[in-house]
Amino acid sequence: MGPILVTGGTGQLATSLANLGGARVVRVGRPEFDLAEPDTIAAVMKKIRPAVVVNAAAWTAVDLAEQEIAGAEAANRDGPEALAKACAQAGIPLIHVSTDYVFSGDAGRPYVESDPVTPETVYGRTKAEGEQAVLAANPKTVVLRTAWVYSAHGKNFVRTMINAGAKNPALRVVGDQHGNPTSSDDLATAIVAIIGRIEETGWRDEYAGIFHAAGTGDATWHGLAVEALQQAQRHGQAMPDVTAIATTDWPTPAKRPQDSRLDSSKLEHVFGVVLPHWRDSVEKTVARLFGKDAG
Ligand SMILES: NC(=O)C1=CN([C@@H]2O[C@H](COP(=O)(O)OP(=O)(O)OC[C@H]3O[C@@H](n4cnc5c(N)ncnc54)[C@H](O)[C@@H]3O)[C@@H](O)[C@H]2O)C=CC1
Repeated sequence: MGPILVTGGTGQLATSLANLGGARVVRVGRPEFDLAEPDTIAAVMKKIRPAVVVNAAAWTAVDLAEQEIAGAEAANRDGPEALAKACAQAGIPLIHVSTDYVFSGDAGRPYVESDPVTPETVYGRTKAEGEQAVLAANPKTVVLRTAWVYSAHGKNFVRTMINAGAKNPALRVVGDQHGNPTSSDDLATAIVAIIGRIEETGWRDEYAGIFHAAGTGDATWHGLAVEALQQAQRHGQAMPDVTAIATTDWPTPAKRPQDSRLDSSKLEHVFGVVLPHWRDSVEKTVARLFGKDAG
């Protein structure tokens, strides 16, 4: 089997894939591989000759994207399209990662893949356009929409809360946005299983398209913070007071969806993959942060 090319450098998902994927994973990042520099895409594809590509690179700075529109479009739409074209030329599958923020969050129920996208931010719009671009460019494309990604490495909400809780006796956290916290290790495990299935059966038409791939169970940011901080308390960190506040009390340049829960059952039907419950994965992640392996 040829290499699994993983884009995204030292990002959360790319790091989890490099840790879990074994010797087959070749991880590339900027400047060697830059989605905003199409020549680098072609050069890396030629050099690595992958059997499959996982695009874990993206412009993920949601608020900054509101100003840096061209950068977000290059990383989230145009670069992925060029990468998908290169995969089509090579005849190989592309697994491309997208986001719950393609939805506005006012459906009042978990979103399914057939729901129309309704992005309300530059990040959400560029990711939604990226999904369509990669699907059109390569018939062997699996788009995985995930959500609220955290890990023991990189920049994420769980680490931010634990660091803030170590310094402050009281925290205020948004309690009226709902979503599915997803461990990047769990998503990486799911991606490895999906690749395994594709290689076992050969490509099937039902693999092409969009799949929701988020952690089981839902939470608010406040609920996720409380769970992470309670786990940190088990490792000796003091528990701060955590007050739930309204979105309106925490204004951000980019509007967040109120309820972007994803229904991930299509992933189970087609690939037999279910991500673990977020509480179990937060427990493991926090244990790892405190230098213990929860297994
Ligand atoms: N972090 C989150 O909460 C969520 C992430 N996602 C999606 O999951 C995927 C993985 O996200 P994370 O690992 O959390 O992100 P991350 O921000 O940890 O990593 C993204 C990586 O992409 C790289 N990158 C940015 N622009 C690039 C460019 N022009 N060319 C090449 N590399 C570039 C960054 O340097 C970084 O290493 C992304 O597609 C993201 O949109 C979806 C929902 C939520």
